[in-house]
Amino acid sequence: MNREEFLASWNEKFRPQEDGAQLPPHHHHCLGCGPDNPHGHHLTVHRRGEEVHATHIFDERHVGAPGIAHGGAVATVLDDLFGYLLYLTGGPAVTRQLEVLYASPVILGTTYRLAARVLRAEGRKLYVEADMRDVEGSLVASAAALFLSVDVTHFDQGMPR
Ligand SMILES: CCCCCCCC(=O)SCCNC(=O)CCNC(=O)[C@H](O)C(C)(C)COP(=O)(O)OP(=O)(O)OC[C@H]1O[C@@H](n2cnc3c(N)ncnc32)[C@H](O)[C@@H]1OP(=O)(O)O
Repeated sequence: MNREEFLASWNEKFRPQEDGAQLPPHHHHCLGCGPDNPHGHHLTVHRRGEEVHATHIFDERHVGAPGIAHGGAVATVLDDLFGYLLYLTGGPAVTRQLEVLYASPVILGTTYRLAARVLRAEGRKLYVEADMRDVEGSLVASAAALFLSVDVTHFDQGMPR
């Protein structure tokens, strides 16, 4: 994706999103949510009140120990989910710090439910938390992160020159 395409999608991404709405992917090749990334998680995320929710099944592409999701893959999904809170807060930000607690193994081929919320905002700083639970409601992982808001020129650093 070039700079013009990325910026063109910006206003659409950060427009107000109704409760219950399916939120747009960060971009089409995003590792967490891009529908066109063959290695990606293809996360589908909805606004639920002041939270964002997703359901996810890890597969063989995400394997760590046999039959169990790689911890980095779990962190990817949690980090990407945090990126959806930005549609509720209204502007771009990036992960400055991410902490993940792995409470129990994440089993491939199993449905998990994820939810994320903003704890507080202080100037450019956005403190967020998320949890991932099995269908019975038991916690399998949780995360806390600090996002820092950036302006759109931040993303110029990755654009082709
Ligand atoms: C479009 C959205 C897509 C979302 C996709 C999903 C999420 C992602 O994967 S994002 C990708 C991964 N993250 C990145 O690539 C970010 C890389 N890091 C950076 O670019 C920079 O460090 C960046 C922009 C975050 C911050 O840089 P910079 O603005 O220079 O920060 P800096 O001035 O050091 O700190 C800003 C403030 O935060 C504070 N701060 C920094 N780190 C911490 C911390 N760990 N705890 C508390 N405060 C902190 C600083 O003290 C400072 O506070 P103040 O303004 O009061 O002095």
